[in-house]
Amino acid sequence: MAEHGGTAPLALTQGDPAGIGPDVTLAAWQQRKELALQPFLFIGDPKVLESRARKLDIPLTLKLSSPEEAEADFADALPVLPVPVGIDVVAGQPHVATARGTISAIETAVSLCMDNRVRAVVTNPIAKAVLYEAGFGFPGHTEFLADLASKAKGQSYRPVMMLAGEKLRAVPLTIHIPLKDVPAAVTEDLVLETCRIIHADLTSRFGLSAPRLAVSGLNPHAGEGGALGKEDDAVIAPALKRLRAEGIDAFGPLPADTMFHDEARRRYDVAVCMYHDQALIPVKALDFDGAVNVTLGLPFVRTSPDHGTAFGIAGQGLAREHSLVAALKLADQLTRKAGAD
Ligand SMILES: NC(=O)C1=CN([C@@H]2O[C@H](COP(=O)(O)OP(=O)(O)OC[C@H]3O[C@@H](n4cnc5c(N)ncnc54)[C@H](O)[C@@H]3O)[C@@H](O)[C@H]2O)C=CC1
Ligand SMILES: NCC(=O)COP(=O)(O)O
Repeated sequence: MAEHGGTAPLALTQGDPAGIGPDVTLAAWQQRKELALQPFLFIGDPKVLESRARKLDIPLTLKLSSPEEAEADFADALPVLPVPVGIDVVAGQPHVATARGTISAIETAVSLCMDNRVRAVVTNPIAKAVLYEAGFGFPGHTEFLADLASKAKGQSYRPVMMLAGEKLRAVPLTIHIPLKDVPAAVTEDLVLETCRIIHADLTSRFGLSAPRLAVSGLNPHAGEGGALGKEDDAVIAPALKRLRAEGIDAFGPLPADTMFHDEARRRYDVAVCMYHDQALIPVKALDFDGAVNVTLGLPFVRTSPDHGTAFGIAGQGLAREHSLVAALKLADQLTRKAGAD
């Protein structure tokens, strides 16, 4: 990853235009001076932003822009690199016709980032079901971004999802798969690869010299010696032994129900969990407004708010922008620390 002096803007993708992405984008931009936000370039449909601003009664000066112009434009306007979605969007009413524009915005942001014209990719939420209906072949951003990076660089990247808040960082080992498929997906290799990527990124990008990885079990009480499930002792424990032999401070498997209380969290820097909800429930319960979704293992920085499209409140002035602001700030912070290519 290239070192940036902080002049290139952050790219912010539009996400699902019927969701709260436009609301939180406008709210963040409106407070850019008070929050000392670094310039961002919105990649999406200017008409969507204009109509949402009217609905929310937000005074908006929008400027069609480019990565090179965005920094100068940001003080007085919201810089937009136009990616039309093709229909008149109604807040709260997702439409499959917008899927192409949603995906194009992500592709554009990644391409600009790989060319070092933007510093990082910050994504607004997408509605997975809308994209699946349009034939999108990835579970979410995380896997799509890795595929785009792999194609651009000609080498394979394995992405790792991490939710990061002030009180907790947590990684789901398996991500968007049915719960019934989780036990078979939890393999020794997956534990090894995931923990190695976490260790490398927390060291190189987050500045932790010796990150402590607390790894959960899969079963209640981490299997209770095998009586409540075999995977904890047969799969997870041997992987952790190998990681420790490599010098990675990974310990467990811990019973998941007792690893998130205040005192337990002081013993580690990141919790590695076996499935989506085991990791995301504690993060969102502790800090829904402040936590950020960050993808590890990519050759560029990607962050996102931790929430989804929240169609039920889009365009109503109820969406809080804090998680997007935290995502923009984290992307800025991570791209000011040097990373390895
Ligand atoms: N990074 C991404 O692209 C993500 C996308 N999603 C997608 O979002 C869609 C909706 O998912 P849900 O599970 O309903 O989660 P959600 O986060 O959209 O909404 C959950 C609840 O939190 C509220 N909420 C969410 N963000 C808020 C904010 N900024 N301010 C105030 N209230 C807020 C909503 O109104 C709702 O009551 C799904 O299609 C899912 O795939 C979900 C999570 C992340
Ligand atoms: N539940 C987290 C989520 O859905 C985010 O997924 P992604 O789109 O960032 O891969």
